[in-house]
Amino acid sequence: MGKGGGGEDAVMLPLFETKEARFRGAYKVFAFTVFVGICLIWVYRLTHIPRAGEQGRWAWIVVYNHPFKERLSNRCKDKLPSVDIFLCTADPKMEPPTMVINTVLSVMSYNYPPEKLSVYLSDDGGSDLTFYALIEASNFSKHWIPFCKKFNKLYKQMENRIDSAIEMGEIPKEIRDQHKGFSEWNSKVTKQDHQSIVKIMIDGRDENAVDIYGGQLPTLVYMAQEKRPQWSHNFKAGAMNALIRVSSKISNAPFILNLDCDMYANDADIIGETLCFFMDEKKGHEISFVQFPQNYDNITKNDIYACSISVANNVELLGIGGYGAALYCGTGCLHRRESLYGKVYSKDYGGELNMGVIYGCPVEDVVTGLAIQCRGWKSLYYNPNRKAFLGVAPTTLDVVLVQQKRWSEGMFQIFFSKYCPFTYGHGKIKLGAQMGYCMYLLWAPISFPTLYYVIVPPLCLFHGISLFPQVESIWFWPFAYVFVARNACSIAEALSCGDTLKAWWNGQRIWLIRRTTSYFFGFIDTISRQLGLSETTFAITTKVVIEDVLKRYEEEVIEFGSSTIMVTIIAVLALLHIFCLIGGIKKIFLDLEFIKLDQLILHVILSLLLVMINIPVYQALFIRNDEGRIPSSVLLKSVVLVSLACLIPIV
Ligand SMILES: O=c1ccn([C@@H]2O[C@H](COP(=O)(O)OP(=O)(O)O[C@H]3O[C@H](CO)[C@@H](O)[C@H](O)[C@H]3O)[C@@H](O)[C@H]2O)c(=O)[nH]1
Ligand SMILES: [Mn+2]
Repeated sequence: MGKGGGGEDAVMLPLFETKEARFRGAYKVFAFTVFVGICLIWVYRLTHIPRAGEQGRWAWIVVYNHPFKERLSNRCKDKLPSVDIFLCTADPKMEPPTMVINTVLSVMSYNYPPEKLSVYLSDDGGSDLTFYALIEASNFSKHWIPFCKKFNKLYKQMENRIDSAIEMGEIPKEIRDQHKGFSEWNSKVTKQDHQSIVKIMIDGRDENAVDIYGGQLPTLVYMAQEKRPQWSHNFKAGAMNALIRVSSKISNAPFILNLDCDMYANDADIIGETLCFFMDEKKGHEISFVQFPQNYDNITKNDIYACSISVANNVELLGIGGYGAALYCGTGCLHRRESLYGKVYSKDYGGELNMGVIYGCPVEDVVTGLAIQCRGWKSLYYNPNRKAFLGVAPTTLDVVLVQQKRWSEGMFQIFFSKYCPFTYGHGKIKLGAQMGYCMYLLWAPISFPTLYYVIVPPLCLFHGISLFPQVESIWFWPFAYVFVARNACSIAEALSCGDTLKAWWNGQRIWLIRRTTSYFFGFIDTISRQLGLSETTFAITTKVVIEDVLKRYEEEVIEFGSSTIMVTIIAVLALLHIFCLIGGIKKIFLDLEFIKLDQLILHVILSLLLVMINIPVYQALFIRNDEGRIPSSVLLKSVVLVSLACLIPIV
């Protein structure tokens, strides 16, 4: 296919192309041999000692999408569709209003006809402070949009005004008097209990909505969905649906860009570029949404908390996208409004049943995307070279683990619900896409094989009991092959996606921690919800960092810092590994006098790797004395627990 050029002959050329990635054959060989290896391990397990397994993979059809934006702008200069942008914020303390309005301002200055752009901010915090920040932003945009960043000083002054109001916790009277919108916040309004509030700050339909040079400004709207203590506001899903309803009355654009409040726009041209996918004459009509990867601008070089998820962004999500079923990830997603409306476009769309974002699941995004695909729509994953949006990644272990728990729990819940991809998606999306979904939906139960592997073999080493075949045995090879091939592939993928080797290693540690803590609790909470013992919640990820903590984050030192049950599990497991390794080696060399070395060698290697990966945990337990270390009370508890575990005899 040709280059993205203009000219009249370009009329018939497609607006985007889809290319298959290389190495598909190699992935097939890899997947097949590893599959055989895993089968052999299972055969060994069934014929020798039962239990445990590992997940395999299959050959992806990784595809890359390339839009030709020049063709689009040549073809429909004046006929570009309008676009609504939805931003969600939920708490002025955890999501500072200055950060929120930075995102607002960044999308208001998109390189797209302003009269076709409307920006809606949903505030689940129902806070007049956020409202105030938005007033400031709307005034500021009149100066800022024409000259973008030239007005640094003006920007700093505005930032100071907002920050000092946030610090005082209230808005100065002179500002309050300037805007009648504040009257909504009477003495009865609280975060959990208030009427719905909609304020049009800049009305693009009004001729006077211009910047200081007379240029048209985009529409800007503040919205807080109604909240009452007796019913759930349905978290972000509720906010999104309220935005869909409100915007349908104001701008009703056929396309909706959805962003979290911390995801600022990093490429001013992205809207036009993405519309190529929807407006392609041949294939555009079937596309419901285009999802961008979640990128962050605060990732350190070796990514201690493995938040950059580069392999997921550059391999896995592209692979699922290859089946026409890219996942909706909640932010950085351009939707076709029509596809969000559900089966039938209902006039009575006050009733939330057949429209919009699905309620009752902490990962409302993934389940909504799946439901849209099962209604016959296709979705694309688009990972442009220039990052389209940049957000804030968590900077403490605590926050990472709580976020991961929400995700693993929400996704496992989908697996159990009527939306399970294998049944709900059967015959509607491809088998590869169903399996691709389950790779994420089954995070929670993967905690059990992982817990087994990190507890039982080390304890057996301690007692001199072998669970793995001897080195001379032919059964040794499938174990060795799967282990080496899986890790080699994982390293190759990480390096090819731009990670450092150390980032890969850090990633393995975080995976281990996530699987043994977040996923484990995610599993337990899903089951207890299934039994009706608990309700769905949405723990918001905090986006503020204390200076001290930030410093450690930048130095790539893990922030443990509290005595939560998750940190206790991390400490117990790390101690168990070192106890068992030392105890096991002592047993092999002294008590058994090398007789069992070849039987226990795999145990020794496994425990050694576990100890190596846990080095930062030992440092946090024994060496560090900053605020981020593991508290000594946790150390004490862990020592007692590990000693007990080692004392229990294993037959
Ligand atoms: O009651 C709520 C809770 C959250 N939010 C907003 O939802 C967004 C995501 O919340 P955050 O705490 O940042 O969670 P993350 O784990 O970072 O979010 C990811 O995962 C969520 C699903 O678990 C998706 O909704 C998000 O889009 C996706 O970025 C933020 O803009 C919040 O302001 C609301 O509007 N109302
Ligand atoms: Mn977030």
